[in-house]
Amino acid sequence: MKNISVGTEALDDPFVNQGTAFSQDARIKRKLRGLLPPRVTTLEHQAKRALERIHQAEEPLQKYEILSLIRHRNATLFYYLLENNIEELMPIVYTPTVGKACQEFDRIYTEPEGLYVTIEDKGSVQEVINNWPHDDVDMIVVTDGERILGLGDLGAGGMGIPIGKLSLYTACAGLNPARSLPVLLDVGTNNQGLLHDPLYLGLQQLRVDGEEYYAFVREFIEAAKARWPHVIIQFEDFANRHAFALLDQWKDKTACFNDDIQGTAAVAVAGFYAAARVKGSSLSEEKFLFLGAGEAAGGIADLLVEAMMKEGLTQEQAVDRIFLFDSHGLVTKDREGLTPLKQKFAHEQEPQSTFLDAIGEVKPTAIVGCAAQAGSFNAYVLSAMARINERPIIFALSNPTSRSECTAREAYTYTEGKCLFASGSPFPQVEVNGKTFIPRQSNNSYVFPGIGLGLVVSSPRIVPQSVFLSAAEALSKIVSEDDLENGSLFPSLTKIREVSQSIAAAVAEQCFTAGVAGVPKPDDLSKAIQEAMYKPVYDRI
Ligand SMILES: O=C([O-])CC(=O)C(=O)O
Ligand SMILES: [Mg+2]
Repeated sequence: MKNISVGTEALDDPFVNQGTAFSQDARIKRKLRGLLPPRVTTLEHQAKRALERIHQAEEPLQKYEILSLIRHRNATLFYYLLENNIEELMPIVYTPTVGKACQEFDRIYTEPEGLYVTIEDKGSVQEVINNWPHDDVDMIVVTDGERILGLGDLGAGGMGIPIGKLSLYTACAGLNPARSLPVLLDVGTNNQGLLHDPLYLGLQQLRVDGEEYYAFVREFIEAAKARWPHVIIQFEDFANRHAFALLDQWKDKTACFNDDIQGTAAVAVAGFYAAARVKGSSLSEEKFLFLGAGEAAGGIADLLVEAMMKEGLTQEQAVDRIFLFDSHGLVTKDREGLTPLKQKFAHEQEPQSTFLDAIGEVKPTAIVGCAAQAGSFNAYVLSAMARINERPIIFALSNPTSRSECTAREAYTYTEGKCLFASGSPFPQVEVNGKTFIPRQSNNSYVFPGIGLGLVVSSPRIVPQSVFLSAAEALSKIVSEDDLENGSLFPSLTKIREVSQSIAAAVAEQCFTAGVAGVPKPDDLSKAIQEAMYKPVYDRI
């Protein structure tokens, strides 16, 4: 028999621990007699008790803390809970509550999770990587905490985001949690509050930038790959300038993607496909005005161009259907010093300094909020959209809920129930003029888990851009006529494992077709994907 952990070692390992569900036999073999309450329970029983405690907690952040503790003690129970109660628990483990958890990180921190690599480790990052106790890692989610959701620079508190994302990789797509690694790169923080907070747990210095920053990230990526050559690296919540630059530097060198740019794009484009289905139109007939010109807007705009070209437009025609509005107003050709992204989507247009005037000038069929400015889709904006469109498309994508451009209720109310709406964070259903609408999230959580699974199964050298359009198509196909009838542009989260499998198949297929896969193609890809999925059940010894 292989060596098994015993006593507190077994209880302290979240991938071994079964708590009160350890059988009598296991309690004997693992020398646990006397260390647990007498009754032998089951996973279902433990989940019931845990849910009761979660329901008793009044604040979402308390629920988050209970769930974190469970993840830390008993991974099987945590993933069982999350998988079987995804609609209820996703807003706790993920946006919006995870945003609060990152803001309160220094107050609520108790248990070590993930890996902290700091600028002080420069020159010896490999040693830090080698300290990670698990031999194999398939997927890393890494942030430097500079742009956490729409909340800005939260420094080391940003660790909550890779932890939350990886929890969803497992719950939604079955990535093996023992082979997932959340990483926080601490290069300092420019958040004055944190710099002066005596309780702050990160490096209390200004952020390192420029050459030194990029060299540090390079050292990290090279060290991670030296230990785990096939690891997939997902960049998350970096500031704009770094997000685009890092993706550019690495996308042709290693298997990586940026979820805020590419995942957000895939999910939003899936939502636009669904909206076009309702209207009986195609993407090429829509005209998109973005509020914001950062990672989300840039990623979505680029993917829209690809999608429209697939429908038959030229690149120029596609670009002509997309407009950006940034902090200086409508992005027009005559503006100076535009970034490459803004240059691409700048048009010959009268400059407009308010978003409302930009709507008058551009006459969009869709507005897409990605600037983290709560309330920017106000009653005037929404009713203007309803005046010029029979079915205006309104996507309020900023996170968490406190940064959303409008609420679902506002969107349906001020467009008199006409809009096709989606949001980045969840909103409850809304009744307007006697009709009930079930808004769903245009959140990258619909796609990144499936993309991750497809990549793990095909183990590619690099991630081809084509996987993101495939993911969008796969997701939009799962939206049913009933969903659309209820105003939902996305499927129910209860279908997320099916969604993830289908996205994973599309993504892996692209990697095999593009010739970048690192393993032979399985005869039955769907079966291989299903078999690769982690399931939260207890091992019996
Ligand atoms: O985490 C989320 O909910 C979506 C996301 O990536 C972001 O807003 O940065
Ligand atoms: Mg993000």
